[in-house]
Amino acid sequence: MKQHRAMYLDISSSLSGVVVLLLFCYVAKRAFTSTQRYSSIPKVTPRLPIIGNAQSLDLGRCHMVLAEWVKHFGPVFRIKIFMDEILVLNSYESIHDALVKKDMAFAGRPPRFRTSKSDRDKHSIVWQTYTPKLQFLRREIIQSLKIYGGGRESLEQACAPELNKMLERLQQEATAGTAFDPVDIIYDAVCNVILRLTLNSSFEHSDKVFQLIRSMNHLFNDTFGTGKGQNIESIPFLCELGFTSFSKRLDYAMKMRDRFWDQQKIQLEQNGSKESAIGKLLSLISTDNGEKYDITEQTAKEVFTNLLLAGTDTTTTALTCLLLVFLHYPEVQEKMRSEQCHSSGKQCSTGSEKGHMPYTEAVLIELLRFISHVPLAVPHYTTCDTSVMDIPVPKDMTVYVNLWAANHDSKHWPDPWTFNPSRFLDKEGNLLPPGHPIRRRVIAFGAGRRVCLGEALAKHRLFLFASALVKNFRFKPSDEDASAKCLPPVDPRTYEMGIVLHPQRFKLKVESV
Ligand code: HEM
Repeated sequence: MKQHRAMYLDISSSLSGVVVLLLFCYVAKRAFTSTQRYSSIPKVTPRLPIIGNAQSLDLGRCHMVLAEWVKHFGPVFRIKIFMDEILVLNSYESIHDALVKKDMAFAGRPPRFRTSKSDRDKHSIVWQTYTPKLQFLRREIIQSLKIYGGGRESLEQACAPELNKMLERLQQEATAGTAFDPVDIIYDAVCNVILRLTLNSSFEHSDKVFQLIRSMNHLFNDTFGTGKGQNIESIPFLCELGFTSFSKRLDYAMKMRDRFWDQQKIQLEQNGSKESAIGKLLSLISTDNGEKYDITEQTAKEVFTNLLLAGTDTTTTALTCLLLVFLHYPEVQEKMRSEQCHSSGKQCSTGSEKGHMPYTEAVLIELLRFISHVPLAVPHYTTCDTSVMDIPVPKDMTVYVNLWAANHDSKHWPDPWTFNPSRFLDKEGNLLPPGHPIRRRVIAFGAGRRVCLGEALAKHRLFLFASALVKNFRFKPSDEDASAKCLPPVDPRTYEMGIVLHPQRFKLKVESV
């Protein structure tokens, strides 16, 4: 018996020895291959064993830490987070070289735990890598949102009732005369525009549906955003084992989205609406193209989620930041108002008047540069062996595109942390033409094959909303903030990260003009 036990112990200790040896060989081989594959790309040091640079990256402000590292490692470098080697592009030149000149090579999306779990990477636009299906979906959505060409009028029609509802609610606040938080008022109006474009439906602002959408938005921010939610990409097995509450939140976010989708689908079927972007997508399911590109209800649901979240949070945050800018720089809102009223009186401005409002346009361009509220874009992935700024880059490498660093690079932007619309005006006060190097260097929407699909829509809607706000109201700090001189900061370095970067909530007062 004793002999058996000894033999058993002997075998098991030899086996553990072999396992440890194999593990060591695997890690050593990976480290060696990785050193070879990525050796030409400068790396951020020091790196700790196993976790690499993870300990120095505060994920809530990752874009800022990466921008700081440019001083030591140059604009193109690689970082390691656990097993992942990630290429980081931090300058306009490197981003343009990769996303525009080598567009196909940098058009992929990395495989991710969070998006593969629910097949989001097979059906959505945002998370799918560069496939024929993705290209088809992008074309279809751009076409049916009519964002290019003759799309201005249809967007103005979709915005008009929502602008009126928003102005009514602001008027109530003006009459009440008390300080209030403007985010929900803006959110509901912006969200309704997206619901009109995607589902051909809209809701009263008092409808409980907005609470559901906001909570869903909040959960997706928390779980799919590029902020702290990223942790899980480095240690997905913990989530898989259900050790973290993150796993539960992820499941809950998806369930909430499914519940919302089921309600909207019934509505869509009842309206029989093929006018809307998502109605059109659903009608493709049983067509040749639908079969060729595997368009299913899941596809429609994912694309709807993309448009709803990408199209609401981004613009709401931009408009909220604009109000904060107005509180900090009252002269900006006065100048904008005088230009707006001079051009089209009290009526809502239209896109055709844009050309006569250089100052308003300059404010909105500066806003997008200054806040850079999608600071790391969406991670890209190399689809073949390629290079950036003559540095060889291997296939299948995750790429972070640091738009934040490029938009605040002091080499191109004097006083990058000062809000200064005059950067985009010539001496006579005319807007610099779109091809001018200064305007081209603002990259708030990414570039190339994966450029924001809603860029044109977003810019035009921002103009319509900003014009309506400033024409009808004057925005002022709350009495408490004014007397204590403690306005929430406008500096985007103080903002918090989710799907987009957003300022702390704040209150303000409005008066009719
Ligand atoms: C101020 C407003 C907005 C900003 C700053 C913004 C910015 C961005 C950025 C930086 C990306 C990532 C690009 C990349 O991966 O390189 C993106 C992607 C995307 N955006 Fe926007 N966006 C805005 C509004 C919108 C709107 C209104 C919509 C839709 C109605 C939209 C839909 C999308 C979609 C679908 C993608 C994914 C594209 C793809 O992966 O191929 N965005 N956006």
